[in-house]
Formats: sequence, structure tokens, C-alpha cells
Amino acid sequence: MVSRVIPVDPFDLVIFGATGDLARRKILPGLFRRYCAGQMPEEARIIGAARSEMDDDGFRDLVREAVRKFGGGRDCYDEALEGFLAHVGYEHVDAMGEGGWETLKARLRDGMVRAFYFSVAPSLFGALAERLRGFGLADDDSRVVVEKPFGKDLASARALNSTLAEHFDETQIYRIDHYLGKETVQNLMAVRFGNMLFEPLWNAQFVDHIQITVAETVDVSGRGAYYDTSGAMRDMVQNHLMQLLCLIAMEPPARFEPDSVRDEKLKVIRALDPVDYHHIVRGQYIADEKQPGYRSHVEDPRSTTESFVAMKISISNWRWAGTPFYLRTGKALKSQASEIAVVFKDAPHSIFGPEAGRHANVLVIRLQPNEGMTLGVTIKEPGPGGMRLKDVALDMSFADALGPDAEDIPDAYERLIMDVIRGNQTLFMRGDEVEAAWTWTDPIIEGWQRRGEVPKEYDAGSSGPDDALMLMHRDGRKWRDIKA
Ligand SMILES: NC(=O)C1=CN([C@@H]2O[C@H](COP(=O)(O)OP(=O)(O)OC[C@H]3O[C@@H](n4cnc5c(N)ncnc54)[C@H](OP(=O)(O)O)[C@@H]3O)[C@@H](O)[C@H]2O)C=CC1
Ligand SMILES: O=C1O[C@H](COP(=O)(O)O)[C@@H](O)[C@H](O)[C@H]1O
Repeated sequence: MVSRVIPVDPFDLVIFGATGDLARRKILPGLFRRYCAGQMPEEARIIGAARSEMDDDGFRDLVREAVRKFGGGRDCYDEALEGFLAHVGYEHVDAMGEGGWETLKARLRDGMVRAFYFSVAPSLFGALAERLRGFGLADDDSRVVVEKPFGKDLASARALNSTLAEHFDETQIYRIDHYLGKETVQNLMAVRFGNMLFEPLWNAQFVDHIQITVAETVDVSGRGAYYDTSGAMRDMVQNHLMQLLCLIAMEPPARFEPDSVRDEKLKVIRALDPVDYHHIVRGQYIADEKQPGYRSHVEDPRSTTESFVAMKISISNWRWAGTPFYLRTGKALKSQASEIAVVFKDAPHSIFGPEAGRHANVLVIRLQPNEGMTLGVTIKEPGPGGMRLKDVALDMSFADALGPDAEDIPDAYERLIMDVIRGNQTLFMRGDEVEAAWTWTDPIIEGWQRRGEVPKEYDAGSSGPDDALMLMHRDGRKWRDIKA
């Protein structure tokens, strides 16, 4: 098999917050896997930075442990780990102080791609940007990678954008939404724009409605302090679900290039209608016999933060006017399922008569788990009993269809970090996109606060509040089942 790994240029990557949870669980093991895949050049260097005092060897111990715990545990790991660690160093730096910056600068080399990953609390992003410029670590070619959440509303996102813009050009800023780095999410674009089959039908004339589901079994334990200030709307809808919606709804970009793609996504967000509050269901999980409820995972025993949202959305443009999009996401649900279902309209007339039955075609793109696609097709029920119709599935699992090609696919973080080094912003959010998403989200959250809305209860381990079922039921439609 021809290697699909495209080597990147030599780089210095500084990870601020390198001792934290995200760095240990995702960033460092991800970089190690890229090393194993042969994508990391010999001259590449990764420099961890945080306030904790430790030397290079101390940090290498931390990285070793993180990779062993979160790296996937394949055979190559132990052999390659020491080789990888030779690329790794550490500098003790305080984002808010003056110490450590000159020594960190002295480690950086000329003639390399220079990238700075802000894997710290968002309150430190501005201070980091300022010091990177002030101490002369960053130049006009350097890149900064900014983690989510990007603001908590429009005002804070604008403030953050303008702080970053004081020090960096938009072409240097990489705002992470890790959903865009997922292979199956990129596949949405391949399916839509790589096939003649779907695009002519991809509009309100032929599509009855679209369902976007990101259901999680995990609850918020261990993350309650953060989550309770956020809720499902800010944590998932404003970013990940919005990005999925954009990729499904956007016009074909002229090219698979950063601004072509991001311009089209922005147009979708700007065409979203304000959401009628009757078209949104907020939920919060309560204890069942196996799991505690939301309020025992957060500090506030009377918290009204939502751990579930379902909503009906309309897009006011030529392509989608009249076709609703139903979105839902939640924690502590009965199963993990991220998928997009495009439900086509019924054929306009049945030549077989009413007794034959009718079935709408449904295209389901499964993002995780069991990544793949299913197309529901209508055929004749077998046997001599006349012309009765039956719905069957053309089912494809990407793993089966791609065989060995599906192995070693980089995870979202691996892919996105390598894109930063390559200088490719296609899968990163632009500042105006993020602000447009908040412009649409803010009135929804403000409405909940103004009305003092209390979320509907749902049992942990269920498929969400009953009102979410009603949201579709009253339109004569039905959510697809989240399989247990
Ligand atoms: N964890 C996750 O799964 C996800 C996290 N994120 C985002 O990633 C970012 C990091 O999250 P996470 O890793 O969970 O956070 P943690 O609290 O686990 O880690 C924070 C890191 O920042 C460092 N730090 C804190 N203060 C300073 C400072 N003044 N100067 C330099 N370094 C500092 C800490 O090290 P020290 O105390 O030694 O300085 C530590 O390395 C956040 O923006 C979060 O929202 C986004 C998606 C998922
Ligand atoms: O950003 C976030 O994403 C995760 C879900 O990511 P996935 O890759 O596991 O689908 C979510 O659990 C978390 O609350 C949110 O902050």
C-alpha cells in the first residue's frame, strides 16, 4: 500500500498548558501517533509550557505516562516512545507573569514553522498572545491555536477576536472545533460534493427534513464546574452541531480551500432564522437506579443548566426554505450515537396503489460509532403476494469498505495539529463564523434566562425528555431511535 502520510515541514510547537488534561489525553498522545506514522520530521520539536516547575526529563516522564495511558497502546508504542521523547522539552512559563519567556525564546529556532497551542483556560488567551508578541517569540509567520470555548457569548467572542487581532493576523489564528478534524465529518463533504448522485436532490424540493443527533452516554461528572456555566447549548450546539449543520446545508464551495469553505458556512449561519422558543426543548438528567443525576455532578443543587437540547431550525434561503432541520444533543443518554439523517420526501405518486405501502428514502451518515452510511431504499416485498413495498438498507461501514486504508486514520486532534503545521486553515473556524454563531445562539439563551425557564427532566440512560419526541411528533415526524 502506498503511504498516505504527507510529511510536514520541520517545526517548533509550543504547547501552553502542557501539563493539563487536554494535553495529556489528546494533544501529546496524538503527536506521538503522528511520530509513529512517520509524519514528524527529524528536526521537529515539541516544547511543553506551564507554571509547574520541572525540567525536560520531568516533562518527558509526564509525556511517557500520558502516551501509555491515552495513546492507544499499540505495539509500536514502547519501542518508539523513547525516540519520540527525544523531540520533547519543557519550559516553565507563567502566562500572566514575566518569568520564563526569554528562556523559552532561546529554545526556538529560526527557519522552522513556529506554532503556539493555547491549551489553557480561555481567560489566559489574551495574556499569551500579548506576551508572545511582546517578548518577540512570534513573528508574522507564526501560528496560534486556540481551544474552545471561544467566548461564552457574542460580546466575549468579539473581545477575544479583537485581542487576538491586536497581535496576530486572521491567517495566523487557528480556532479549534475538533469535530471538523473527524474523518467522518470531512466525509460529509466528500459524500455531498464528490458524488453526482446526491447533490441534485439536496434541497427543499426533495428533502422533507434533516435530523442531526449527537447523543452521548457520558455525564458531566468530573467536569461539573465548567459544564454548569456552559450547558449543552454553549458546549455543543453553538460549535459542533452548528458546524455539522453548516457542512450539510452549505452551497458547494468553489474549492476545498479555507475561505471558500468558510464563506459558505458563514452564509448558512447568517441565513438561520431566530428560533421560536416553542421549538426548543431543554432537558436535565435525573438519577436512575444506576447513575446519579445532573445536580449531584455540579456544585449548585438547584442548577437549571441544560444537559440536553432538541430544536427545530429553519434556514431562510432558496435551497432550504420549507425544510426543517431538527438538532438534538445530550449527556447521560442511553447510547452514544452521532449521525445525520437526510429524510427525503415521498415519491409524488404511487403507481402501486395505497395497499402497497410507501417508504421515504433516508440517507444516514453515521459519524460515530460504527462510522458509515446507510441508504434506505424501497423494493418489492418478496413472494407472490402482489406488489407490496418494503424498505431495505444499503448499509456501508467505512471500516469494511476501506479495509486496511481505514486503519491508522489520524484522530481529530492529530489531523488538526498537522494542518496547523502545514498552514491549512480549511478545517478551522474563522472569527466572523464564530461571532455569527453566537449572534444566533445568544437570544436563545437570553430567552431562557428572561423566562426563568427550568429544563425538563429526563432519566439518565433514556433518550431524553418526552417533550423532545413531541417536538417532531406534532410535525408528523419522528426522531430516529438512538440504539441502546
Ligand atoms: N480537557 C478537555 O477535554 C478539553 C479542554 N478544552 C479546552 O482546553 C483548554 C485546557 O483545558 P484542560 O487541559 O482541561 O485544563 P486543565 O485545567 O487540565 O489544564 C490547564 C493547564 O494550564 C496551565 N496553566 C494554568 N495557569 C497557567 C498560567 N498562568 N500560565 C501557564 N500555564 C498555566 C496548567 O498548568 P500549571 O498549573 O502547571 O500552570 C495546565 O497545564 C481549555 O481552554 C479548555 O476549555 C477543550 C475541549 C476539551
Ligand atoms: O467539545 C466537547 O466535545 C465532547 C464530545 O466530543 P467527541 O469527540 O467525544 O464526540 C463533549 O463530550 C464535551 O462536552 C464537549 O466539551
